[in-house]
Amino acid sequence: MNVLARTLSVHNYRSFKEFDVELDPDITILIGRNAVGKTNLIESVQLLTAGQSFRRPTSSQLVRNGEGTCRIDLSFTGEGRRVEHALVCSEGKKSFFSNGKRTSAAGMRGLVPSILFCPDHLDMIKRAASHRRAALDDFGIQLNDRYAHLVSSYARVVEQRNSLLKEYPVPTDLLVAWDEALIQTGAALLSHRLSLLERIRLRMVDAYRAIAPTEALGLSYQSTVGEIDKSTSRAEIEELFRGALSRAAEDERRRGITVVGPHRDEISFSIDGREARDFASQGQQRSLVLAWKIAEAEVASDILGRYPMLLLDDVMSELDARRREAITGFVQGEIQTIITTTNLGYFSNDVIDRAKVVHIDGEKK
Ligand SMILES: Nc1ncnc2c1ncn2[C@@H]1O[C@H](COP(=O)(O)OP(=O)(O)OP(=O)(O)O)[C@@H](O)[C@H]1O
Repeated sequence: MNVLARTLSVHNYRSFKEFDVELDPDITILIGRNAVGKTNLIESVQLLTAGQSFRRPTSSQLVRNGEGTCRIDLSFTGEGRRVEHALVCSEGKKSFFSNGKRTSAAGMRGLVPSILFCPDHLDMIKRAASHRRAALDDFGIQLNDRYAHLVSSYARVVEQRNSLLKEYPVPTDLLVAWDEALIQTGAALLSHRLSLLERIRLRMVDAYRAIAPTEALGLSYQSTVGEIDKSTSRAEIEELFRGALSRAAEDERRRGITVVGPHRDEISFSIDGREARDFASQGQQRSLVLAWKIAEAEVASDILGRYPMLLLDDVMSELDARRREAITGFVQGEIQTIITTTNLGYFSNDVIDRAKVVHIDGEKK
């Protein structure tokens, strides 16, 4: 049985003084005019499921203008228990709670992961590689504590190393010590990325075929450390990393930054063997992102044994009828979904009948 989110309440949070909603086990549609706060609500659910939000807000950005403290509560039931997650923002700090006990952002993860799909993601294929890396890492962080730990440790090592590379003269002895930290943490992160990406690839191929049956999807990881794939061992990755780092030494000193490692890698998509970043039409790019999101939901379910929540923020207006059907067809059944929209016209009667429709300006159906 799935664990389901049941009630969401916010107090002095972003645009809201007070707002409470009971979430449907199946589909909740939040409808309202522009700027009424729909995305704010999606963000609040993301904060209490993933421990972070796509907007990467500071504590004070979450507090309603003119107020001192905000609070968000999200309750869950399932597997014979009830769990309450909360976030309190006050005096510039975010404090997370699980069943009343103080915890960290990581304490929000692992219960019900959430997969967000918003208009910003639609051009993920064409944007800078950092967006594709973030898509993979943000997902990995929710599934595995070790992955989360590696992402933050690796970022710290790169930051530290970059500040040494900016010194003049570069303190070589210190840099050597950080080289080893970079290689060890980076190789471990690469192993995690490759195995997660392979799981996504396998699911994404099927999801893409369901949307575009005549096109063949490819997905690959291109690393700045060298040619690696899911079968490359950790020791081999470390060796390649060491070699790439030593070849890059001069370039790094000249530019004052770390130029090889997972923070510079590329995740690339192809359709019928052609690089999607250069050749895919806008419709094909959207199908790729849709297939990626569906694959994330499947992989989360493969790993955790239950489906995540799907948060669809204003994407229906961006997709054509065929792609809208692909996504609503996918959520049939076991995936608890929250959808925001300004217009119910994007939904079939079948979906509206199944869903709980909540008008953000107060009225509920
Ligand atoms: N800390 C805050 N205090 C007060 N208002 C805030 C705060 N943070 C955001 N807002 C307001 O919330 C509103 C935006 O809300 P949101 O992005 O959720 O709208 P939306 O309903 O998703 O709109 P759209 O349909 O246009 O995407 C803006 O008017 C913004 O000024």
